[in-house]
Amino acid sequence: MALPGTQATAPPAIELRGISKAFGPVQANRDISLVVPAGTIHGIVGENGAGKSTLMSILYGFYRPDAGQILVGRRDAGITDSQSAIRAGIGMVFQHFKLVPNFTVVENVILGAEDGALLAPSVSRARKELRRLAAEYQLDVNPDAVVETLSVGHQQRVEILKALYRQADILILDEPTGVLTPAEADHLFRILKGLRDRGKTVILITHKLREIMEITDNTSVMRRGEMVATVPTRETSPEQLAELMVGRKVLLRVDKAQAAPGTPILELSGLRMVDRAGVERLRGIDLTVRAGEILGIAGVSGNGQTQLLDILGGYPEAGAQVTGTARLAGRTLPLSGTDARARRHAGIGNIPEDRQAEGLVMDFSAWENTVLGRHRDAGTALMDNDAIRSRAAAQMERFDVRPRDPELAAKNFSGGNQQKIVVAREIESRPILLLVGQPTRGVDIGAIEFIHRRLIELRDAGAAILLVSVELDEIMALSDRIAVMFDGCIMGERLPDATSAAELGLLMAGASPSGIPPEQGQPDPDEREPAKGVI
Ligand SMILES: Nc1ncnc2c1ncn2[C@@H]1O[C@H](COP(=O)(O)OP(=O)(O)OP(=O)(O)O)[C@@H](O)[C@H]1O
Repeated sequence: MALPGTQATAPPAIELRGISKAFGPVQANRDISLVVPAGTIHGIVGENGAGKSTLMSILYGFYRPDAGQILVGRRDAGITDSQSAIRAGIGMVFQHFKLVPNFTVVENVILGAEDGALLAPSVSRARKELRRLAAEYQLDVNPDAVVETLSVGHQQRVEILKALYRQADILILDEPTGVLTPAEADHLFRILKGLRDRGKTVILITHKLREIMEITDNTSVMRRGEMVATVPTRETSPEQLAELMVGRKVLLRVDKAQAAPGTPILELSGLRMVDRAGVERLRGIDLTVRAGEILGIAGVSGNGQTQLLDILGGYPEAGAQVTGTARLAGRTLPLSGTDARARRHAGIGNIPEDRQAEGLVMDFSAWENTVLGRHRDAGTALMDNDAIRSRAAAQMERFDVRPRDPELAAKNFSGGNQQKIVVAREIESRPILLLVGQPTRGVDIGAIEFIHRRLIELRDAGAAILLVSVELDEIMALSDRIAVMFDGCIMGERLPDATSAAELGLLMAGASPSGIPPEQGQPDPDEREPAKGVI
């Protein structure tokens, strides 16, 4: 008997024929054809800017294609907007949820659904239906919980419930695990398999090839706006998919020489931070980063890493009390300061965790963003806009930013290319200490390889690098030493060659090296900030 999702005879749930879409000069989708068999999980991979989100937005009626046809269940679906896509049985879970935070789960589910007009009688009906769906698909969420009190993983379940409530047979998920803890991601995968086993069709966009291999039946690869291959997942490998995506072989591990650490560049001692609500977020951090080494901080997001980076970057949370001492290249670094510019002057580069909020001004052009934070620094030479433009063009060339258009606003680049703009600016400022937060979040495999190489080069040129990442693979691959952070404390330090993912995972979960949980205990996962990745 064929396994679920692999029946050659399964009728198509979706068929795209000759879809094309341009944004001005950018051909985001070119003559794309795709068949997704019903009852399968179909992965879509491709480099940043390959056109995945555009294609899915067309399928969901968000954009009208310039050419092409969408068939749902062999019939022209007549998709002209999201309402018609929903009527055709298509549901979409976006990266940024579209829920009303102060409404309850059931209110969110009813909102916009066709029977929403008769709110009073439909609430109890909807509640009942939600309970049924929750039981059938392991989507347990309290229908009467207010959405803003739910963890990110639960909010995502509400989005899935919303689609199922509207009788979606085809569910599109755009990078759904980027915001989840590892446990939440596992749960999501169980939900998706459950959906498939009951005949639903799932389309999953992800940059994580591990997820593709684990959960999909077939995988389609996009490159530069075109569909280059669709393969049964069991007949392919991460290496082959990476090569199809990028058009060349990609190193899935980082090649680096032994570090040659020099003098201490950053020395932190007894760093504590109490936020304005009185919660102690950092509980006495001691660490040293030397010239020519990468210290990786592993940990589930929300355990103080963001606060650590913000304090060192010179923008601690408003109202926070910071104590402890820090030295930068032997000189005292005031910890309570809020002057990011002074930090840059002192030689601290910063690739922030949230590139859109902190790394870029989204409405500014790429060239303006290449001097962000440094525009007042370098006297007249840098104030010459033509010089900045041509420097920016060269930098975009070196860092393979696509499209290579310095005039394009940051918001019109894909996520990975936005990240390359930030990485280029910070690395080329030649910092003595580089703070790096989640450098490859939402970034494709070719760009990950590229960013990792540039970080290693900067290390080899003598910079000290403090790397925070929730991606354990990334921490293991890049770090010369690994410190594990949990609940505002460093739980221990390890050498990458002398530890394992299992040991680090235990430390990340709060087990002390002796295996006994620390005195302060584990924070309630739902009270933490959303964890941002999968290890
Ligand atoms: N609204 C828009 N205006 C102008 N250009 C756009 C717009 N939306 C997308 N693009 C461009 O279209 C191309 C395809 O973008 P798309 O977001 O579909 O890629 P993607 O494969 O989903 O990328 P990522 O993996 O980074 O999310 C990119 O070059 C992008 O810059």
